[in-house]
Amino acid sequence: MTDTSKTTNSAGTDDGGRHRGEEHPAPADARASGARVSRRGVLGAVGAGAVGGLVVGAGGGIGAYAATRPAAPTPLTHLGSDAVAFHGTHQAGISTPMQAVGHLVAFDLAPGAGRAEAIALLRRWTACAAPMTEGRPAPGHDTDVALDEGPSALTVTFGFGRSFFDRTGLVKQRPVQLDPLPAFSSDHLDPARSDGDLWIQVGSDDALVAFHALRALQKEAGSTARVRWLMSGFNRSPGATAHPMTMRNLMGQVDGTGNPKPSEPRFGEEIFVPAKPHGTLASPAWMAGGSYAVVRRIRMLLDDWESMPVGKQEKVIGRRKSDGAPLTGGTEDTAMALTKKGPDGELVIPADAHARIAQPSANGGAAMLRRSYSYNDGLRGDGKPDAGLLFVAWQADPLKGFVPVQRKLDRGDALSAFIRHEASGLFAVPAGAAKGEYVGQRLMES
Ligand SMILES: C=CC1=C(C)c2cc3[nH]c(cc4nc(cc5[nH]c(cc1n2)c(C)c5CCC(=O)O)C(CCC(=O)O)=C4C)c(C)c3C=C
Ligand SMILES: [Fe+2]
Repeated sequence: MTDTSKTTNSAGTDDGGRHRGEEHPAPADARASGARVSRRGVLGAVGAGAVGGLVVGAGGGIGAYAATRPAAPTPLTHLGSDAVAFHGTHQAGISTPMQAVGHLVAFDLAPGAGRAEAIALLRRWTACAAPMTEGRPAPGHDTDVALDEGPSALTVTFGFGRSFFDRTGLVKQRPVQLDPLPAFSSDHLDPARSDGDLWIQVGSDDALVAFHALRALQKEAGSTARVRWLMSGFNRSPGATAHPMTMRNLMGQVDGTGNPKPSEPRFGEEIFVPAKPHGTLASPAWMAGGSYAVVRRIRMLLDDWESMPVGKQEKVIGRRKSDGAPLTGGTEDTAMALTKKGPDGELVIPADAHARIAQPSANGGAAMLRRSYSYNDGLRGDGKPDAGLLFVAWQADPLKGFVPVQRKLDRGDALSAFIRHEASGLFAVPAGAAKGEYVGQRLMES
């Protein structure tokens, strides 16, 4: 199967639709000539100032900033200029490279709001999100929070929860894939922070851009929908490492190594619903090109984890902490030697190691794209960190992706002793909207 991610919401890029400033740096005069779009329309000049300001100094805040720094570092990125196309075959924010900031927000339709109100809301949300992803203001009364900034890889991804279909009289169009997830023995779920009629994922490499978008979308909900829950997370900023590297989570592990890659032939069919779904449990036609997002708020028991020696931590996962390589040797990309035994006769990668249990070959080929954010919500009443992973897994069918893997992990994953699943959501994320369409139009007008 062809790699659809390349030709979807991208404009011919091979990076999940993202135009990365750092990979194709524009010459200084191109930046200064305003080649990039910004809310002010002068990002080119600002961007050149921001880059040049560190090097040659500039007026105002940039100069003041430069003056406090002993040496002018070479800028590794100009992340403000990264833009991810909103319109396309698939919604942005699925195969898009991880961004530094993420907000996950679920809404419930207000009492009395039905299909007509939902259509109007989806139209407003589409009209609001699309310009912001180009670095332009939200229509209407923009808050100016991101006035000086470029798109900063902003993506806005919309999904429907199971209850949406009841509320809008669309039960016949509801995918069986949205049936409630099975209860797992390790669940400690808070219903108030789970599920929801509608779901939005906002991602950006800049915190102000992400907040600005979140706020604009929330205001567009007006009296039609109310926020049910909101979770905010983060990841490493682009350019923070000398070269692109897999993310680390708050346990310090390299996390994302085993993810399917957009360049792999099966990526498209594993992550996105096929154009012609077949079989009795196939997704409905309106979901073609869409994907299912499983969202789990997973708290990490960091005090317990951090009190363990690194050697023991590594056995819990089955990979080295330093570089993510399997305990059986090699580099991060080396396959795990699952039958290899050590001098003590024990498996080098223990039978209950997380990466062993979760891998597709141990789960009938179950694959998912994990695209999570870390979160830190301060301290709990017991003084322990309220921090962990906003786990987001994308797949063409959660019954063939998340569910079998979580069932298996639930039965004997060494990591389970160090994590708590505290909230859960499952959302049908429709295909991308073409220009002139609103997100979810094929469902709403089916
Ligand atoms: C049901 C799916 C999964 C949940 C829930 C989950 C939670 C979770 N995972 C880590 C850390 C790591 N996971 C790693 C690999 C990995 N995890 C899953 C699935 C779930 N993880 C899969 C499918 C895989 C890939 C397995 C493979 O193909 O090899 C790893 C190893 C590096 C990597 O491949 O990403 C780490 C580390 C945490 C901390 C966590 C909950 C907080
Ligand atoms: Fe995992």
